[in-house]
Amino acid sequence: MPDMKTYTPMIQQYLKIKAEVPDAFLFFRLGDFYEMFFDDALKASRELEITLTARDGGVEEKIPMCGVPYHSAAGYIEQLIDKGFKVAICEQTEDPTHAKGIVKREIVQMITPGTVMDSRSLEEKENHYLAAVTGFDDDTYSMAHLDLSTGESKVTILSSKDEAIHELVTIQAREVVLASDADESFVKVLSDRGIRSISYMDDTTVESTFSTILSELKQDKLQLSMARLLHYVQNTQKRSLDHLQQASAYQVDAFLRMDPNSKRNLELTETIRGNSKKGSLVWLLDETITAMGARMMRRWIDRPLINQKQIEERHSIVEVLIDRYFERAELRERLKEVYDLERLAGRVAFGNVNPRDLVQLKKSLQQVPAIKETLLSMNDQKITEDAKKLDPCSDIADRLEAAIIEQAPLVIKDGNFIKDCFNEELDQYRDASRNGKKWIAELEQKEREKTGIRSLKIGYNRVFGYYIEVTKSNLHALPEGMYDRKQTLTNAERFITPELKEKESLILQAEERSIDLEYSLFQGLREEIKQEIPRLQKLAQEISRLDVLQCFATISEERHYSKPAFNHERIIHISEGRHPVVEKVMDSQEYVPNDCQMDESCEMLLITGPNMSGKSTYMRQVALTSILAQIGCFVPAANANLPIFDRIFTRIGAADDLVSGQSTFMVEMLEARHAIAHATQNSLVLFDEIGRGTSTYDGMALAQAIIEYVHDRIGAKTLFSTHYHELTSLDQELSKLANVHVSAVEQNGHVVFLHKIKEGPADKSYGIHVAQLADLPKALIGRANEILVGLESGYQRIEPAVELKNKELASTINEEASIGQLSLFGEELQPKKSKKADALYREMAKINVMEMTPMEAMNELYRLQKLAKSMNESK
Ligand SMILES: Nc1ncnc2c1ncn2[C@@H]1O[C@H](COP(=O)(O)OP(=O)(O)OP(=O)(O)O)[C@@H](O)[C@H]1O
Repeated sequence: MPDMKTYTPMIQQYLKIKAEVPDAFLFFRLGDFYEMFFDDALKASRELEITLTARDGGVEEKIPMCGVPYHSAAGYIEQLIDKGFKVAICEQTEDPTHAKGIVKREIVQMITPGTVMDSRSLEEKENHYLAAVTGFDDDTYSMAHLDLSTGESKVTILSSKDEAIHELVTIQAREVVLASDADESFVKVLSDRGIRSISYMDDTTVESTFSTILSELKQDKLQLSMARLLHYVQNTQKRSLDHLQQASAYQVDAFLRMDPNSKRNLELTETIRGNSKKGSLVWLLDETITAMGARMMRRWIDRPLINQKQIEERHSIVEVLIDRYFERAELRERLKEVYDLERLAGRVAFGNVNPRDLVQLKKSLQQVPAIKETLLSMNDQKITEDAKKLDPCSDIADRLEAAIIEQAPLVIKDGNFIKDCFNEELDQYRDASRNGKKWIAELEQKEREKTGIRSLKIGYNRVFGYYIEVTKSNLHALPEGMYDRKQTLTNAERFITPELKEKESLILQAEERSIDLEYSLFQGLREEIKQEIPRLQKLAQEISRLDVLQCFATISEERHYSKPAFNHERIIHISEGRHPVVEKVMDSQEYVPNDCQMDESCEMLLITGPNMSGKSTYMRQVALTSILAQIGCFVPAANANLPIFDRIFTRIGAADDLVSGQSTFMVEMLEARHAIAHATQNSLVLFDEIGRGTSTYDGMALAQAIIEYVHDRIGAKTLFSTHYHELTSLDQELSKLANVHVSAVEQNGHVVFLHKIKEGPADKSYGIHVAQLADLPKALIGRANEILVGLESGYQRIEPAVELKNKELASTINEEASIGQLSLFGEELQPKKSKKADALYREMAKINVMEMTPMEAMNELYRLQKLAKSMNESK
């Protein structure tokens, strides 16, 4: 880097400011543009696809530069933030006309993925959380998070690094603030989990300005992370933290807990394939009307309740709302008129509220009395209690009604949004301006009469102000010297008179003053409302809750859900249960409902059945039913009596797990370990085909060991699906394990899936039937049947401890003397009994056709053929 002094003063200023924000794009204001230089310019031109130029900067080589117009900067900033970058806005902070030398510039705001407030970058139905984490010597962590756009702030203590990461993923933190000496592996894991925007802040002093926000936090550990977060917000936003709610502490185990993988497996917020919202539980439940309701519902799904009273309270309101169809319809209509109160309040405090926002705020508040009335008309004790608590904030609504016109503009600076009669002084200015304009209109008339020129008119432009215009053809009628000539146009002459100029200055002064006054009246109003933000936030919470509950009622009614009951005997009794999303996607008529019966004598269901028969769907439906029940919704079943689960674990193999690589198997084992380490008697565990990621005997041995461990030592309610038919005999030894299977029948040579859960193990020969239906060669099917018979009659070779890989196998074979003709299904193979043949035979015997999909069988055949060919070639 050349010596600083060789740069021009402006570039020196740029470099000095840029040094403050090495990890952000510096938008450096120059006239009507934000410019970027050096590396920022190179990177931004790529990311934003804008032209890269260069300018002289005092050094030999030109400096790379690119820029975006000030007026369209928001769109570019949004693009960068969406990509996880940060942007520092650097403005001129002194009037250039008063500047000596280079104009002063400062960073006025940092925009980061976690602090973005521009409504275009905020997804309506999602919270945007910024989080801060602090690690302690005892390996505990505290985590604070807040949503700047709504003011919600929370903090918790987590007992391990894993938990901290789970929590950050759960809240989908957009940005995480850490101490600068934070563990690098922590950052790496976050990045692997998709949280790439990391910032650093070491200051954790509890400042007096934080006292209200921190007042509820009694533990130092909690305060520390929240203070770190607040310092970061203060540093980047450089403005008030007034709208942040009092931070509340929460405990993760006060809710039903699910780790991020389990949630993903259950497709709560997005599908596994395609990561789309469509097909997820949130998509099914998306009947909230307000954006804040939608956000609250997502939070509820993330944290189902475990407190029976609270759950039942929600159910009883849902029940009343279902019954009261017309009132609910009325409620839904009213809610349509309620805007995003939470974010409107956020904007008031943040200072970026506009007149139209205030009209929306007013309209929203004006709905509250009618909402209240509708609720009261339901004549339900609990709903009446809740309704009475609703504060319509009428004083704020009235004040806004009196102040702001209905068709208010988006911008403040042009005025004309405060109503007449709101402020006397403003009325006077407006009178002056209106009278002045009237006077001018009258003057025009008078002058026309005086001169007899009918086309004479009085016009206005910004440069000359008011003028009298006479067309050239009429000039002869104008007495010489009557007006002062000001401007000559092609067809007309423009004149002024002292009287006109006098009026003009009165009008302009009045207009200017009224715009200034409107601005300050607006500021005043904003300040007034700012004082009321806690009331608005409370109202927003109550309305959001109501919205979610009406959404539950609407879905439950439409989809014929029933109210679940709870028991403390750890009994699962679901009759005619359905998978809520699969049912919605397919025609409901086609969905086959299934029961699930588990009590103290049955802790574990071992589920068998052919591929595609519906094992995973069944397991997921049990978990989703419990989640729906515990968030307060009714459930997709004719009847359900459930325990309240403390945790749900799911290990459900995704489709791509079929490629059984080491790492996938490792993930499977890690997830199993996680479940085993944390599940309690009150948990629900779903294990879908555990063990299929490794060789058959390994897999089966592990599956059995896991079943025994969970059965004997944990006692969690467990659904375990498997293709290892051998495991079905475990019911002889494990008293609390029961076999069920998903039934299928063969009709005219086709397997027909009935999707019906039945007692007992599945008929084991479906695998070969399915392979047959997939038109695998007859010889192969015949051979598979032979092997099957062999296996069934107890003929099993002891497998080598380490699976022989193709390559090793081929090389063993190649080293050997020749094996005449190798035919996979022919006669020669068995009698020759050479080592090579033996190895190949072992490979084939290992194939468990029963547990293969047709595709896997094809792949296996392909592999064996390749092997055989390679042996031929090497002869
Ligand atoms: N109860 C049901 N009623 C109607 N269709 C169902 C039912 N259960 C599952 N299905 C249908 O069957 C398909 C396969 O279900 P699922 O993936 O649960 O099978 P699986 O037995 O777990 O298969 P695999 O063993 O290959 O993983 C589902 O996508 C769904 O379309």
